[in-house]
Amino acid sequence: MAALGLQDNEMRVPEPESPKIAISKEKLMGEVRRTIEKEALEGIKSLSIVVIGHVDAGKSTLMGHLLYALGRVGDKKRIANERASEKLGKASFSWAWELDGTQEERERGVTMDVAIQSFTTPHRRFTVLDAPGHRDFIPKMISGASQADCALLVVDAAAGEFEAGFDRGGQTREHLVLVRSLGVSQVVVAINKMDQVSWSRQRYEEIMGLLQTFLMQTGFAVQRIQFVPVGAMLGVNLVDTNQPEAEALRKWYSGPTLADLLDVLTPPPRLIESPMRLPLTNVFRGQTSVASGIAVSGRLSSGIIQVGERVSVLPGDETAVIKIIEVEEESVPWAAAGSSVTLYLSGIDPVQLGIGTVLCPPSDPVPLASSFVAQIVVFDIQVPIIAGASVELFHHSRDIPATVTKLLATVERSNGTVIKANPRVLTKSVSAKIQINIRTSTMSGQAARAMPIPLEPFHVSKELGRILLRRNGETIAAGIVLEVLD
Ligand SMILES: Nc1nc2c(ncn2[C@@H]2O[C@H](COP(=O)(O)OP(=O)(O)OP(=O)(O)O)[C@@H](O)[C@H]2O)c(=O)[nH]1
Repeated sequence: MAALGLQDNEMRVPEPESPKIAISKEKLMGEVRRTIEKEALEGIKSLSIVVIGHVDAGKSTLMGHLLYALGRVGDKKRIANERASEKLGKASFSWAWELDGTQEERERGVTMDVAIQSFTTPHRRFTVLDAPGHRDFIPKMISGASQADCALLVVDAAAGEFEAGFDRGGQTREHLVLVRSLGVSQVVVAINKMDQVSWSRQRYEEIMGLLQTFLMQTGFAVQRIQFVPVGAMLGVNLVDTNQPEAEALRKWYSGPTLADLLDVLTPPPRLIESPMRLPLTNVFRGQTSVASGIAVSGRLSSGIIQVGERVSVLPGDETAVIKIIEVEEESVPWAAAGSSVTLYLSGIDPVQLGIGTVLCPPSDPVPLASSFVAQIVVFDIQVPIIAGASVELFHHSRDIPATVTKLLATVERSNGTVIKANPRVLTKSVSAKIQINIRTSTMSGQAARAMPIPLEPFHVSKELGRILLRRNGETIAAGIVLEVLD
């Protein structure tokens, strides 16, 4: 609780309030549909985008400069960032400051948490998740990717630098495999630091060729991959190529800018008719001009919510009442699937809330699982997976210890047909059905009964039905939940 910055008097659970819903669910659904149709007519669509890539590829610089070029960050803020970063001897990171918000990030010049920002292009409204590139922060990146509709991959064009990120063990490769495994199917690749290679067309095409092959092997459809040469630091080809430094690029490139490519990305269907699901990615003490108290945020993966509604908080038996809904820092009466929201809740003890908690309607709860069957694809691993193997299970923004209890069968990846029942081991590249049990250990290291987690089969919820398995800091498999057992 101290971590949440809550005062003593705020730790007491407020009396549950009776929900004060403004309009009936049916009327609200009508209003949501009309709003979405109006937005579609205006041609404006919402998407969330995760920015990925090897450490130091220039992700934060690119986003910082893009936000400025699109008018999202004013000159005053830019100059303040420039001065402050110079003071710390990190002038080259000034653009990244817009996203790398914490003192430690600024001093180290490394992104550690997923920064959330928003910006608009003429036809798209984006929520940006700027994920950390450093290896140690992969779990944060998974959390960012599990909320994303599309990815912006930033690679460093400089000699040797692209290769360092792309070789085995590099994060360019690892991030792409992870985002694809988490359901992201569209990617824009910004080939950055083109100033470092004298805006060479040959280098651009070389990198494009290598990445195109790998992206297709990873499962991205060719029509859902776009490339663009940029110079993030100088702001070249983010929204235009008018900079004097861009002359060499203009000689051979007259294609779309980065903003042009982002402006035509395809938004996913908004599942407003499905039961409401809100997996939480943050819990904090919130403050607005009209209220303060316990606040939570995340992206609504399906359904609609409105102020006054009572929601179930899973895992656990508690419910809470939605006091305030904020979208892009504005208070709104309702929100629908696809929106990133902040909610102020009442009638709930904050200890019941955490990253990975799921809010849903009391009448239609998410099943709680401590054991389930999954179909997985094994990554390029050296040590095979055997029954009894301890793993770290990543589900949405949560990571918990788990055990691969049974290897049920190796299967055909495309249709799940059994190739071999009860295999002894799973080696690299095979697809398999396995049983996974969630594990908690007591102080003495003995396994105890696990706290179940909210999980849904993939055919019910794509977002809550995907998992990743990691072992010793390495991602060993990705998969989907087939069946909740217990
Ligand atoms: N020459 C040149 N340097 C750049 C360019 N873009 C970024 N840089 C530099 O590359 C370094 C890393 O940039 P960041 O934006 O912090 O990289 P990042 O990918 O966000 O790094 P992590 O968040 O730590 O993974 C900084 O020194 C930037 O100034 C560019 O277009 N040209």
